[in-house]
Amino acid sequence: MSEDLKREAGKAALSFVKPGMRLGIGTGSTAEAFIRELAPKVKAGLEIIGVPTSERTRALCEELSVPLTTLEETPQLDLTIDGADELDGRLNLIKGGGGALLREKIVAQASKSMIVIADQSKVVEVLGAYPLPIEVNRFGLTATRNAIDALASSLNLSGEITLRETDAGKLFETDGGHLIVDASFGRIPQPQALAVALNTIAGVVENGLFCALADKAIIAAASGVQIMEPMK
Ligand SMILES: O=C[C@H](O)[C@H](O)[C@H](O)COP(=O)(O)O
Repeated sequence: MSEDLKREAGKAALSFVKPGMRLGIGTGSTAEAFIRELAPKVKAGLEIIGVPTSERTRALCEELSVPLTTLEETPQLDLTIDGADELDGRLNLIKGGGGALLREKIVAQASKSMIVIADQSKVVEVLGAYPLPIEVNRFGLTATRNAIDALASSLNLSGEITLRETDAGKLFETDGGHLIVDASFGRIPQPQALAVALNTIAGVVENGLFCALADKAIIAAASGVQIMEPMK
């Protein structure tokens, strides 16, 4: 997505931010564009308090003087604004391309409402072209990968399951100190069923499928910005 489209989506999200709101603040380049739009409004007097969904987001908010709290201090939020790697017409999402899925899901579940910001290229008919991030415990990694594999087969899903590494070739570690495996299933026709089943595997900390969490999506395209609501 071009920087311009990210900025457009971020700017459009601002109209949903009301004075006094407790905001969940997402992670990733689109969420960062939103934070950069939010910061000047805060400087100009908009009173909000944010809970960041990652250390990366925390650092940017601190740099731009966006006031923050923790989910411990503020366990109920009004609105979360976050990006996504893919979304379908029901606003099921794949998230976690940046590794923040666990905190993102905790924050989204603690919010009365969630708005996704993305560009048109992320809207798909069926999720799964984007590899599904699954956060796993280090302990028993091979057993967990085998269990994910077996589960996938039982649901007629197949594809490579790779352990995420950094560009420097080190294991990617999440803010929670866990690892991520990326599952390239290609198509995930029943995201809710897969999300529930994955979380029955003890070594799975959380998966990147966000089902029935987003209320709206702000989709930026060259032709303009559109608001999507979940298809019934
Ligand atoms: O872990 C990262 C998040 O789920 C991001 O919101 C997602 O990867 C989208 O990121 P971006 O806006 O950079 O495409």
